[in-house]
Amino acid sequence: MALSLKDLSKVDNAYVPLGGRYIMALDSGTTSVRAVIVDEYDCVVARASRHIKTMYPRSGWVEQDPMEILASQIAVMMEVQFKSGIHSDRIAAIGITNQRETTVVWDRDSGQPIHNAIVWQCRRTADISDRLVAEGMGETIRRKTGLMPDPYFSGTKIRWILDNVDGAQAAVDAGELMFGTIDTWLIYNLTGAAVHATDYTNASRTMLFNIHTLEWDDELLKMLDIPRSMLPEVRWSSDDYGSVSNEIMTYGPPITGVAGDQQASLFGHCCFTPGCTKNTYGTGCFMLMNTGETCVTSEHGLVSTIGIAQGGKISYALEGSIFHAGATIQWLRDKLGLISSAKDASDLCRHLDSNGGCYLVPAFSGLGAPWWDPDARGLICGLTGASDRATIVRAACESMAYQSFDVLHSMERDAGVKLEYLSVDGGASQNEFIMQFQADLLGIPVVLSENVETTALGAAYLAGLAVGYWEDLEDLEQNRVPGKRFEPSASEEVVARNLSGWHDAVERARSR
Ligand SMILES: Nc1ncnc2c1ncn2[C@@H]1O[C@H](COP(=O)(O)OP(=O)(O)O)[C@@H](O)[C@H]1O
Ligand SMILES: O=P(O)(O)OC[C@H](O)CO
Repeated sequence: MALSLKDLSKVDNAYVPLGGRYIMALDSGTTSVRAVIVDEYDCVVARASRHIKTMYPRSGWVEQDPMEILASQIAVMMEVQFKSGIHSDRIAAIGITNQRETTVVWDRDSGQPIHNAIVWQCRRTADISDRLVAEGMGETIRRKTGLMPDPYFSGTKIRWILDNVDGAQAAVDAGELMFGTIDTWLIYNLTGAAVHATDYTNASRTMLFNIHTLEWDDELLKMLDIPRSMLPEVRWSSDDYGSVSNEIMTYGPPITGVAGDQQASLFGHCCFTPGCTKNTYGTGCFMLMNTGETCVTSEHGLVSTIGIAQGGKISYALEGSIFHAGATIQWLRDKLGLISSAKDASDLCRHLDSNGGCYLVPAFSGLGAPWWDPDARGLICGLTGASDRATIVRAACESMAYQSFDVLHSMERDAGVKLEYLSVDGGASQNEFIMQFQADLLGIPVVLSENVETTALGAAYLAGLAVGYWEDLEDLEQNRVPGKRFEPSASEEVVARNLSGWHDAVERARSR
């Protein structure tokens, strides 16, 4: 039998590109937007990225400019083609993945946003979600959406824009406004305003979508007085989302994959079966466990969400959302000037053999899972005369692992399973100190993704499956290679002391 190109492509030092066709994935994250080109063996052939500016106009408020997100996304799409020499005629399909919940409202005629994007971390709508709780809507929201009333989700953000932008309510009543999360905003503009759509995973984060009937829910829309006319159509994650306009890419490849970034990462990790769990350490930190066809209701502060919407089948997921993970490292850099780059954080942590009793709770805009406390605020405690900048940097890095511990602890109790290992990815997973500390806290191995672009890869998979670039899930699993593994090695006594110090600090952050 003749050897196939597939066999030859696996020979060391002899990369054999196959078929000459590729998938492009766009990953529009909170910290940066990226474009990557991958081949059918998951090899990232080229990548380009741009930092996105975040604005904090008031305490707890977080905004980004939708035009900057769009322009930067298009810029990296062009750059990655230029870098790789792979142009639009060789792109079989495009997948889009995005920071979720972040809300854009724009004018149907001009296409111009009527306000900055309100970012998922923003707490400005806490009073609207408090009102929903006071009106007794909490249980309905939970039952229909899997979420709890919280400013995190898009619904209250839309309401705020309609209430606070001059003329917005009248314009929406006249059918002149459109809403979208970042995926929808990108799709709309990349297709030359031809397609106003989102996918089930992104819709499930709006607090307006019924995750059981898979439809926008009239009762929830009425609760926030949001008209259907402004909402996008909801499609599967592997589906037809139109083609990129020729103005942006000459041969206009089809957009056939769309998913929220945490669900794309779940898919990129090949977490296709119930119990399979991943944790992504990006701007925030998000742990998702696939619960299959069962939508598990959390008793311990997690949300239920649509995890995978592909192949005509929905898999639900339990999710623990942590609002500040890598963002804390950016704060050390930008606001305190303690480090000049995130990489410094890795170097500094190694210089200390313990945290010296110092803890940092990054409740900059309250705490997410499992506490859901919008009033908590950040603190650093346990400082002594011996504390220095390394102490604070280490406390910031450790905080990602402690928060993940709390989420995993809740998840195991909700799902009634004990994890054997945790698959991880995201920018901050490059910090080996954090990964080792995480394995020590959890008492199970932490396994890095071999491919640092797991989220983008998930979007690429979804797009590729839709056009037959990959045949099926088995095809995807075959390419999967686990990366570095961190084994737990700390003593039980040290772990118990650290956790007790952390939980004491969390209590203080919550008892303002
Ligand atoms: N070595 C590191 N140690 C700690 N945090 C890091 C490190 N490298 C990157 N980060 C953090 O990771 C985040 C970027 O990760 P990324 O997955 O690109 O985020 P996003 O998808 O949210 O844009 C930033 O907040 C950054 O501070
Ligand atoms: O920007 P990330 O990667 O931290 O992800 C943001 C989440 O999607 C918010 O829910």
